[in-house]
This record gives sequence, structure tokens and C-alpha cells, in this order.
Amino acid sequence: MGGIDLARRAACALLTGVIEEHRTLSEQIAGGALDGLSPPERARAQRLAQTTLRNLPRADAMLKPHLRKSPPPDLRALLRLAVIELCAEDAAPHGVVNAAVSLARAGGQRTEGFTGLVNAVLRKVAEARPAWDSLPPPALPGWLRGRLMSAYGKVAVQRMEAAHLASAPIDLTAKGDPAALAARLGGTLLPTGSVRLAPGAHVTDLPGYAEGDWWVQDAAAAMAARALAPRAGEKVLDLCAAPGGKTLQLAAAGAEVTALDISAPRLARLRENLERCGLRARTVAADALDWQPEGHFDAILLDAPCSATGTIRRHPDLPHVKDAAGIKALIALQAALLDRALTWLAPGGRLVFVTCSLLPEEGERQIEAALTRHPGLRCTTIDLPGIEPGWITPTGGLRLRPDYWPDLGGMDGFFIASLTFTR
Ligand SMILES: C[S@@+](CC[C@H](N)C(=O)[O-])C[C@H]1O[C@@H](n2cnc3c(N)ncnc32)[C@H](O)[C@@H]1O
Repeated sequence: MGGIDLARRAACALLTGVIEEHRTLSEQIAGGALDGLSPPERARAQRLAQTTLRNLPRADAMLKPHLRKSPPPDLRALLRLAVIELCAEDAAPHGVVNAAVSLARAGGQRTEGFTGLVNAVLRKVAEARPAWDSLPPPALPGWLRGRLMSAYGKVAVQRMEAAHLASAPIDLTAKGDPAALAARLGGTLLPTGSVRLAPGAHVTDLPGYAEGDWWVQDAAAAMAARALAPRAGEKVLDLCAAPGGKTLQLAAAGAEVTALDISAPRLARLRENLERCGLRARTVAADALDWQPEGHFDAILLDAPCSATGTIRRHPDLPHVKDAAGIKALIALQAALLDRALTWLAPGGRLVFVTCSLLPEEGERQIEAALTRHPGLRCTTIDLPGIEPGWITPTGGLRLRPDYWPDLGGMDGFFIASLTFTR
């Protein structure tokens, strides 16, 4: 079997893992789902699985007129994947149909009896290819859509859904001058200082990767550490730090950084990132709810665990594996982490609270509740180069959404608030 078929077969398995077993792509990949594939095959398998997940209802709409009943899971994955190759990737029909038939034949009892159906259905889909372009972007799952509609309105939600359809660009944070980095890599310098590359770039092959001249970090994520404005020599706590994109920013500013995370494996990645970039931070593996620092901090960055609903364009598997079930517990954990971290601030210190969530309960509402719980706490209006006035919330926080910067390629959804005590 040629390499391309290995990538297709792995992509089908990834899809089935997400849809039938509700396992994220990262979990499956960490569990060895792509082991044995060459780097280009791995990249292709991931890209195929992600594009299929982004377009699932559109793929089903193309298949539906040609199927009398719902196919079993393995066959459905194979058909959906082939539709994506035909319609989203505009691959040559002959090759896609033949490859799908071979995959069905090699797939054992669950698919080998369906080679005729695969052949016939995909030929019809290929003929109907023009219909693909007018299919609407897939809707977010009902539980999330309802909440976002209440928060932002229908038009905004439709824009977010359209933004989720495109694959995310690759953003870099420069250790040095971002304009020079953009020129060196042929990227775009974004208004907030990140450097943007087109999706699909092989980052580890790019100049400056091995030397640690830059790191991959979404432009919206990079705004959080900028909002904290760390200064050289300051004692800064990066709470919930791994894998460390923000730690690198804080350390690069010359701050004396303590980076804490509950996950030892994620902290190991943070240390690797520090080493590659030639930066230093003290690392602590601990539950922030139990840990007690020896002294106070001038500044704290709390990047709290959250629903990650702001990262769907980067992680199109999320809507298929997560529901509203865990969100209440996350909101309670965020509040507990925030209350605890506030006690570690030195007089005059500042804390930046961040979540990569689109839900106001994990952002705007969380900060309003904290302001009520803590007399003397106030939210300072965030003011950073490149941000637009409409992104600032009534309390002064920064609300970032995937439908912002539509002409530049969007950004992840984040909420960022800067807090300080008035004495
Ligand atoms: C949003 S991620 C952090 C991303 C990171 N700040 C970055 O920029 O790369 C949230 C992190 O919180 C950590 N976490 C969750 N619960 C925690 C707890 N109770 N104490 C410390 N860390 C925790 C998770 O392990 C996870 O790495």
C-alpha cells in the first residue's frame, strides 16, 4: 500500500475516534494513532481529519441523496473523507474514488462488502461537486450556539461559524523584533505584533526554529502576556502555565518567572520550550489550589482551564467531543484559582485573568463576580497596540473572537482582564 493510503486510513481512524468514541485528536495522536507514519503522512492524515470535522454536515449533505440508509461508522468515515477530498480539496475524482474503494476493500468485514456502493456514491458526489460551494457553514452544537446567540446575537454567531470553517493560520511570537522576523520568514506582521504565516507551514523546518528565535502562539493568546506588561526583574507568576507560550513571553521580557502547572507532562514540554528559546523560568508542578508561594508577586498571569470554545477553528474536534456537562465545574475552578491568586499579589500588583473561551460565564461574568466578591478590586481597561475599541467590554476587559480580523485570517477567541487592588 502506498504512503497516501496510510494517511487516508489513519485519517478515517481519527475521525471514527472523534465521532464514535468522543476522543479528541490530540488524545488519539498522543496515544499513538499516527505512529509509524512518515511526517508528511502524519501531516496529511491530521489535515484530512480536521477538514472533514470542520465540514461534517456539508459532507453529509453531499452524500445524503445517494444513500438509502445511514452507513455503519467505518464506511461513513471513509465516505465523508472522500467527499472532503473531492469537494474541499478538489482532488482528481478518479484517484479519490479508487483510493476509497481500495480502503473499503482492505477494511475487513465492516467495509469490504461495500466497494460497489463506495464507487457509485462517490462518482455521483463528484458529478454534483458544484453544489458544495453553496452549502452553508456548519452550525455550532445547540448548547453552545444558544449561549453565544444570547451573548453576541445571530449575525455574530453566523460570522463565527463561517470563521470556524477556515483552517487557522500559524502565528509566531518573536523573541526579538517582530518586523524583522516577518521579513525573514515572508510572513505578515499583525497589528498587535505577532507574525502570521499561511496554514500548513512546517514550523520546525523554518529558519530560527532550532535557535529559538520565535515560538508558535496564536495572536490572541499573545495579547494576554502583553496586557500584563512584564518588566525586567519583576517577580511574575505564570499560573496554569503549560505548555508555556506565555511563560516564554514573560521570560523574554526579563521577568523573574515562576511557571506553575498541575500537569507534569505538560510542564516537561514547557521546559523544552524554554530550553529551545534560551530562556529561564522556575517551574513548579503543583495544584494551584494547594500550593503556597514563599512570597508575593509583582504580577500574575492566570490562564485558567476553560471550555476552550475559543479555539474551535484550531481544534474542530472539540464540538464533537465536548458538551456543556463540565462547564459549571470549570467556572467554579476558575473562580477558586482567581480568589487564591489574588492573595499572592504584592501591594500595587496586577493580575491578568485569561480564558480561551467564548462563553461570558468564563470571561466577562467571571470578572463581574470577582469584583463583587473582592472590595477594592478593580478592572483596568486594557490598552494595547493594534486592538480595536469595539473589543473592549464595558468593564474594561478584552473580548477577542474568531470572527475578528476577517481579512487577516481571524484569531482565536479569548477573554483577557487586568485586575488590581485600589488601596
Ligand atoms: C489554558 S491551559 C494553559 C496554557 C498556557 N498558559 C500557555 O500559554 O501555554 C490551562 C492549564 O491549566 C492547568 N491546570 C488545570 N488545573 C490546574 C490546577 N488546579 N493547578 C494548576 N494548573 C492547573 C492545565 O494543566 C493546563 O496546562
